Amino acid sequence: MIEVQGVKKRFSTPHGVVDVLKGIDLNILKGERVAILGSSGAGKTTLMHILGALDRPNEGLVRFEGEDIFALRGAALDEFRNRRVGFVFQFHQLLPEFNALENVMMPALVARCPRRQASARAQELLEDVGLGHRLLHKPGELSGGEQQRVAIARALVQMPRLLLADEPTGNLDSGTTEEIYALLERLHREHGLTMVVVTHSLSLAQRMDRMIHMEDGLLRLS
Ligand SMILES: Nc1ncnc2c1ncn2[C@@H]1O[C@H](COP(=O)(O)OP(=O)(O)OP(=O)(O)O)[C@@H](O)[C@H]1O
Repeated sequence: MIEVQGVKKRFSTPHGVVDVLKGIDLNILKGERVAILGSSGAGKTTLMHILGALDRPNEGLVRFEGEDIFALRGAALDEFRNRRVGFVFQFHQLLPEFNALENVMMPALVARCPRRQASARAQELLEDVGLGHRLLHKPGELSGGEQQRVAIARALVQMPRLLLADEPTGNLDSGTTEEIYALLERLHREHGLTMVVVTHSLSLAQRMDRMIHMEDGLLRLS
């Protein structure tokens, strides 16, 4: 489903050039769940951004279902990000002034989905993640685990085929972390989603189909 070949990424800073990804090769199969482990600064978030076309590599190729995603431009690239990939981040990046339902609807509204249809789909997803009783709550009125479930519902509203989760439980306690992983596992089973999850937890990573270790901008496959 995803082929990454020779991906390199460097950032120029006032203190010099930083080589963050030094030649990444990776194939991810449709429906596979891949965990990425690695120490802080190894380049995990940078790789996730490139997989979701939020950032471009300096060299190399990323194909999604055979299509070179960095050959896409303008509206086609926006559509790729909006429809084909769902993102969940550690700090859920919900919009604080909007309620749970509105936050989940947002990607659909951006894609010009009719409001009633977006709302129905958002409500269904919120019910599915166990938040049917919190539709009108704003993020500040929800617990950390509830906010993360809203973020997961939002990531799925456009029915993407790939879910990218960057430390989705990094700031949650162990009971809530367990709930979120159980939810991700169920969504994988029910929707056949392909998932790439960055985690610091070996025990969580072991629940995925495959673990990849990242070290200093390179992958160590295991
Ligand atoms: N926009 C940027 N400009 C300059 N350097 C950057 C930029 N983004 C990331 N870096 C550097 O790239 C390296 C890798 O960052 P990245 O966030 O990908 O690591 P990570 O493995 O996700 O780390 P963590 O587990 O701490 O989140 C870091 O040393 C970071 O300082």
